[in-house]
Amino acid sequence: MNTTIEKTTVKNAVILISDPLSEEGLQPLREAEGVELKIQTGMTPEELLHAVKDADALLVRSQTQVTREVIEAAGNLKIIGRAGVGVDNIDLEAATERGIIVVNAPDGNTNSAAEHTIAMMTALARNIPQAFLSLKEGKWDRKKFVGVELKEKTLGIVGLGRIGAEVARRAKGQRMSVIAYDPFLTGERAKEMGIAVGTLDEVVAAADFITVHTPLMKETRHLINADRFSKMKDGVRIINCARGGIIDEDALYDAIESGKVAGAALDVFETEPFVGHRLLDLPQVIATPHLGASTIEAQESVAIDVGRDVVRFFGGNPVRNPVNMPSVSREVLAKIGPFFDLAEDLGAFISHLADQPLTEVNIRYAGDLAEYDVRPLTRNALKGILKRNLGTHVNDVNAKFLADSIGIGVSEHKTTQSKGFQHLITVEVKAGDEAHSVSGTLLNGLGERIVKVDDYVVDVVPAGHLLLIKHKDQPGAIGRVGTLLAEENINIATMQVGRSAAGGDAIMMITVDNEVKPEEVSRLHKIEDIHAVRTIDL
Ligand SMILES: NC(=O)c1ccc[n+]([C@@H]2O[C@H](COP(=O)([O-])OP(=O)(O)OC[C@H]3O[C@@H](n4cnc5c(N)ncnc54)[C@H](O)[C@@H]3O)[C@@H](O)[C@H]2O)c1
Ligand SMILES: O=C(O)CC[C@@H](O)C(=O)O
Repeated sequence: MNTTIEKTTVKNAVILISDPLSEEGLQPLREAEGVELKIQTGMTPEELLHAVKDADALLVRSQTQVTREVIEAAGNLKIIGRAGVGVDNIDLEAATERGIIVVNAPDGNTNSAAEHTIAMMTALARNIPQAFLSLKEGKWDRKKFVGVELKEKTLGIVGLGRIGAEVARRAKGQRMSVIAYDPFLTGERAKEMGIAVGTLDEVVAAADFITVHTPLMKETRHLINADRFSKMKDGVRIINCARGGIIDEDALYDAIESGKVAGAALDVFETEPFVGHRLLDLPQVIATPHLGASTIEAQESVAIDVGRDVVRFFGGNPVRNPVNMPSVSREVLAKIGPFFDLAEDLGAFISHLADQPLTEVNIRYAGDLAEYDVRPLTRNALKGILKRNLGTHVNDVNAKFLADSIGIGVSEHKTTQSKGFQHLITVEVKAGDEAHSVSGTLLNGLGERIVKVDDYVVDVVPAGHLLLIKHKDQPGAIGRVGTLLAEENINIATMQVGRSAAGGDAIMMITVDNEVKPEEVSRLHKIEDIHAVRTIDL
């Protein structure tokens, strides 16, 4: 496996690894400069609370429970890496609130989990573990372990994502017919895969074998419960290599005891480690201790994937597999990446224009940008807007959460009509009875320019110390402002005047060499015909 990536400079990041990760997978982290790896596996919750205190990154598999308490104890934590798919062991809400990005490795273990599912289904159909145990006990019992074939049986798949789809492919190779339920599956995709689809009740009623492959969330907890078991065929067999909790274990126990369910193959459990549970006493149950992703290949792959994302993150580069912020493809990132700073600068700029608390933010994307998923740009614009009032802890992970929590409605609009610009971003805000807008573009795809502020057409670089002065559009105002700035020893670097489309008023956008103090702003206010003065420091 190729583990080569560009060397990245990470500034003294402490990376705590609290579950066993593949040594090869840690290579990207070992190769990165400025990283201190702390490998402390098998910690008690109390030990973890202590160990995480100075960690900048925390890397886990499924064992470590990254609770709100852990997140709150980790004052420096910036990124949590999950070497695997399921993030149900991480309090995503707490991480998002604190602006901690969570990344996972969504496809590194797909194949292993699918192979394990097929292995478990086959072992279940043919009683392989039970027969082996009996043989080890010195018995040669062939009658007791007569099984069933997979061929021509119906496999019901609940959750046709990465692993579900791989399982479907393999099951078809076993000449099973496959029926799936997934609320997010399009009919087109199912058709492409040659899979029948149905409602959950239809799928459980049609299947001889049922395998679940959804994430564990509140919507999927006990998705397979007593009511669902009652709708299944007699003698159905159940496989769970996804997450404990998707199947109600008590209901499964009763369904096996009653003879409704002929057997179950379980890799995952409501509480892990799963030892001494009554389900394990049932001869119809076979089980493995959460081994779905436990192959050399999968472990190498997931550790490399999260390791690389952590290196990318500390190198200031976009991560590939974010869980708690929008994830866009590399191709889209290449298109929208150059606009990240512009979006944030437009947000920061407009945050200076409103006096009252913001109630609404609308971000409009025009021209080429309208073709792409621009959610990361919206986050950046929000970050720019919120930073001024909420401080530096605002980042693109928590910007949307913070906006929601203080009651700011956020919307995103796209149009390919861009009024002569190849691409244009407009940030509009509403604050009480005030409404403001600012539009910006990248000239030749390079330099940032603000091209419109409210109703005024301008051409300003959004950087440094800016003075925005609204005044009556008549001779004298510009001269008076220039004179006052000279008296205050404030050097003007650039000056732009824009007229309101409606006429009557104009705007001066002045870039100055140093910050303009409040007393200087009040002097500017007093000048005749000046309506408004804003200082904007970007
Ligand atoms: N046993 C293991 O070691 C192991 C290894 C890898 C993954 N997993 C688990 O397997 C599961 C699937 O992983 P994946 O990589 O295929 O994820 P995925 O995100 O690719 O697929 C999950 C699918 O579930 C569907 N889904 C969501 N809610 C649903 C619902 N209410 N009903 C039906 N379908 C629903 C989604 O639309 C999606 O298609 C996860 O729970 C993951 O944690 C376990
Ligand atoms: O860490 C593991 O081995 C399990 C991972 C697996 O459950 C997952 O969700 O990716």
